[in-house]
Amino acid sequence: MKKWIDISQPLHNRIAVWPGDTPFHYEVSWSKADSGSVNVGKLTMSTHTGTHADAPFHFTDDGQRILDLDLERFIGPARVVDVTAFSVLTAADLAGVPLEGVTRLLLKTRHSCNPQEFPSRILQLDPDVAPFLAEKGILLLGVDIPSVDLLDSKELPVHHALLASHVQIVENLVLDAVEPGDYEFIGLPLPLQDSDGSPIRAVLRPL
Ligand SMILES: N[C@@H](CC(=O)c1ccccc1NC=O)C(=O)O
Ligand SMILES: [Zn+2]
Ligand SMILES: [Zn+2]
Repeated sequence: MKKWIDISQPLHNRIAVWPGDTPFHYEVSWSKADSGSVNVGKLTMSTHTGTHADAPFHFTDDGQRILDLDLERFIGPARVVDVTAFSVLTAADLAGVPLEGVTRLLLKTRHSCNPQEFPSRILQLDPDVAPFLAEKGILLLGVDIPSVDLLDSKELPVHHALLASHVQIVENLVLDAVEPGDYEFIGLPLPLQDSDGSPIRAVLRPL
């Protein structure tokens, strides 16, 4: 059996966050020395820091929350496709990519990512990708960038198009060391009842 590959950004105090968002902070708030018994940590973070899933509530007030999401989407086969050659990606571009039978698509949009640096430019996805993916039977789209929309977008057309097409969004994957191909994927959100997003521990195992 092949080994699982971690495709998650390590969460630590120097991880990059969305400009202006809550910095990630972990500290031991109660030390073994103080308590005489245990170290206990305290965590402060945004729900969109590191490798994470978006809930529809992130961009629609009446949208589903993290705990409402179907776990089946977050476990199962996935295809990794290299789109590093594109700065704009449309449905027409994806028409040349074999996607028959694919239910989860992970797009490798850059050769390397430094999770401690917020990117200045990212791939521009065309909203027409969403209905195209849904038509192929894709349930989840994962990207190795902080957003499926452009960084300065306020309307978030790609987020909305993916929601309309029932495609789950996963962002900030680490695909640097991952070859294009077919894998088993697991990336479960935490059971955050009311949340608009959740960190996930995303892993792949070659099929
Ligand atoms: N759409 C991005 C996040 C995002 O837009 C964002 C995240 C944290 C703080 C502010 C954000 N957007 C503000 O306009 C995402 O889904 O991760
Ligand atoms: Zn997000
Ligand atoms: Zn998002």
